Amino acid sequence: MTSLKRKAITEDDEEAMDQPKKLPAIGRGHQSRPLQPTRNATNLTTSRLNGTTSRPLTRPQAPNLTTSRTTRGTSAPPTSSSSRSLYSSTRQPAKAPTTRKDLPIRTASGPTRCISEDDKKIQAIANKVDSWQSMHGNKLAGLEADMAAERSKVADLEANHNFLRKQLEDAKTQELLKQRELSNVSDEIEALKKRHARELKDLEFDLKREVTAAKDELANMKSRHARELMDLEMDVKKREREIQQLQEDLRLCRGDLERERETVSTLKSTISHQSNARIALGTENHALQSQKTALQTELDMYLATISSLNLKLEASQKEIDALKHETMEAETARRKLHNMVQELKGNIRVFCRVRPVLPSDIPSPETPPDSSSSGFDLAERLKEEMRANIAFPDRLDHKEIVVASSSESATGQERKEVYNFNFDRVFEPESSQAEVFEEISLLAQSCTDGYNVCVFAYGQTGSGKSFTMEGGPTATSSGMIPRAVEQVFRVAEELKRKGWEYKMEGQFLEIYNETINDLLGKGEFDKKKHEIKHDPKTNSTRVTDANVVPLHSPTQVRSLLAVAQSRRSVAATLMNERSSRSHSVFTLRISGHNVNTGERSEGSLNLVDLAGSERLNASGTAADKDRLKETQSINRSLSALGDVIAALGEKGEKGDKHIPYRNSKLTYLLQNSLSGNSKTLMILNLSPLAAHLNESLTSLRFATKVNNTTIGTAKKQVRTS
Ligand SMILES: Nc1ncnc2c1ncn2[C@@H]1O[C@H](COP(=O)(O)OP(=O)(O)OP(=O)(O)O)[C@@H](O)[C@H]1O
Repeated sequence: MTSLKRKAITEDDEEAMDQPKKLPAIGRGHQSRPLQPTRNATNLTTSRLNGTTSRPLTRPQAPNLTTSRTTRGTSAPPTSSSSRSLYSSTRQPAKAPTTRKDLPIRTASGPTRCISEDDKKIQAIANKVDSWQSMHGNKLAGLEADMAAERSKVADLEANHNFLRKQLEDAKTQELLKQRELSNVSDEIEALKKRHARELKDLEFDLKREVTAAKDELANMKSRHARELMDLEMDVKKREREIQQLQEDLRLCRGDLERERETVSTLKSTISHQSNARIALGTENHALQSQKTALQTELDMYLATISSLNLKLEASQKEIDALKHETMEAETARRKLHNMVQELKGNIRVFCRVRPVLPSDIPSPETPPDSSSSGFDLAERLKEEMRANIAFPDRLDHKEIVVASSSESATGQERKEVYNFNFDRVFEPESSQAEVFEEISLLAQSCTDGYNVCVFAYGQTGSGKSFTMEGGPTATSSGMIPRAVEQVFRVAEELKRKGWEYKMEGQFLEIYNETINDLLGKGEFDKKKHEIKHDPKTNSTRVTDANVVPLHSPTQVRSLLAVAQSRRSVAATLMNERSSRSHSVFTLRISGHNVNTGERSEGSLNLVDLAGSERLNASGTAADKDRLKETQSINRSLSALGDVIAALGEKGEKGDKHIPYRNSKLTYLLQNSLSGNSKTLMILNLSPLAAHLNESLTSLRFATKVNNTTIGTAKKQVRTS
């Protein structure tokens, strides 16, 4: 039986190894099984006792029990419970009195001997039972020992089962890993499949494209061949036509040949005539030959004259070259003398320019003109009426201007006052831009010699400052700035022959309400905060964040001026006629280097269009807060300019005077161009109108003050490297 069980376990184990998932069932089976062997053992025992395998234990058969005693050695001991049941089942026939009824000896009417025999039999049976019981007690002990052995086996099996479970878990983990690997591999296979599908698609696409290209090429070749065929056909047709043409030509040539033959015969007759004529010509030729000899003699005479003239020309050319050289030297000397004269004159000069009365100055008449006078006469009459009493008595040197004013005295009498002013040059209303520039051209060009030059236009609003400085769009009306720039470029070009090379840069700034705006900035309206920086070593001035544009041609300067002008007009629309309320400063910096002598020069030309100089009450703007601020700022900066000029004049006398450049942005910006080392020109612009006479007088007085100031001697910024 043990071997059977073992075999069952071994089979189960093997099954468990093959099918790990079924193992828990084995465990459960184990717990329930311990009872089975007992029953089996009992059954086996019983079956062995009975000699059959199907008979149940509940049917006791006493005779078989005796037999079983002889075969007991091979039976497994029953468990205590089963042995009890077996015991009770085997004892049943002995105990049950009902069974005794069935016996024949139990007849109620039987003799007493019979009873004692029965008792004996019963006693014998009881003895048998006792002996059977003692025999089964041994069996029970054997069975218990078997049970203990079975339990230890069960424990072994459990340990085995645990070990197997662990193995199962490991196997599961392995399986999971394998599954994961499997899924990775299947992913890879999937990706590979996809890639292959893509590659296949690409290949198909390429193939299709190549097929299409090949088809296209085939179609192209076909069409090309068709074209070539057509061309060939046309060529053949053309050749045929040409052959026809040639045949026609041949036919015509034959006709021509016929005609030529006729001509030849005609010519032959002509030749005979010509030979006669040739003889006559030979005679004529002879006469001409003698004529030619005479002409040759004449030609030789002329050639001799020409060579002597050439010699004279060469001598003249040399003379011209020498004269040119002399002229150049004279020009250099003249420039030097000019600068010396300028230096001797002092470096502040004042010009005065009166603008003409403009049609826009004349108010439209309230009453229509009477028919007797023409429109032109009326305009002229009105102009005369409006014109202030300004005279220019110095017809020779043009240095004087006389202004007469008439006012009513307290007594009602007319009081006439005449004011005389003298300046370096006075320009009448008819003076052209060219005339004004002629006077300042040398000053402007001296910046190429390394001077700092500053030209101001001063005057009330509408007096012609912008017209003088910037001018109009035409060549005749262009102002001082474009003319000065052109002049500087021209001079720089001329000085190239002397080994000078110049680099020029331009900057255009506006000062409005003591704020600097870059008119060449990038945006439409400059919002940057600019600062003025001076370099005392080089006497140069720099404005932070202001655009300094390299200048290459006067045309470029003109377009820059246009840009600046448009930016000023943007500002003007934003700020209510701001252009006349701000100072504009155009600066041309020029640095030169003489490649022959190694000399270097640094000069600058500042052309300043000042803000309108009218006084606060005269402009009638006191009520407007912004305009009041503007006017105060303008007045402050203009009086700061006057103070600086006055201080420079005093410095000339005392030597150590403080110059208040920092009192305004304008004077601080122009510090290096106003100091004693530079050349300054103020152009005083005047309105010709009687209505502006008082403003004009104020301007004339200011300009006289400036004119009377003598400031040091201008100095060149030249160094030798
Ligand atoms: N010499 C002149 N010949 C002809 N027209 C002139 C002359 N001077 C000025 N004008 C004209 O007079 C008008 C006013 O001149 P301009 O604008 O130059 O004055 P301004 O003093 O610069 O004024 P603002 O301070 O407002 O800029 C302009 O129409 C200008 O063309």
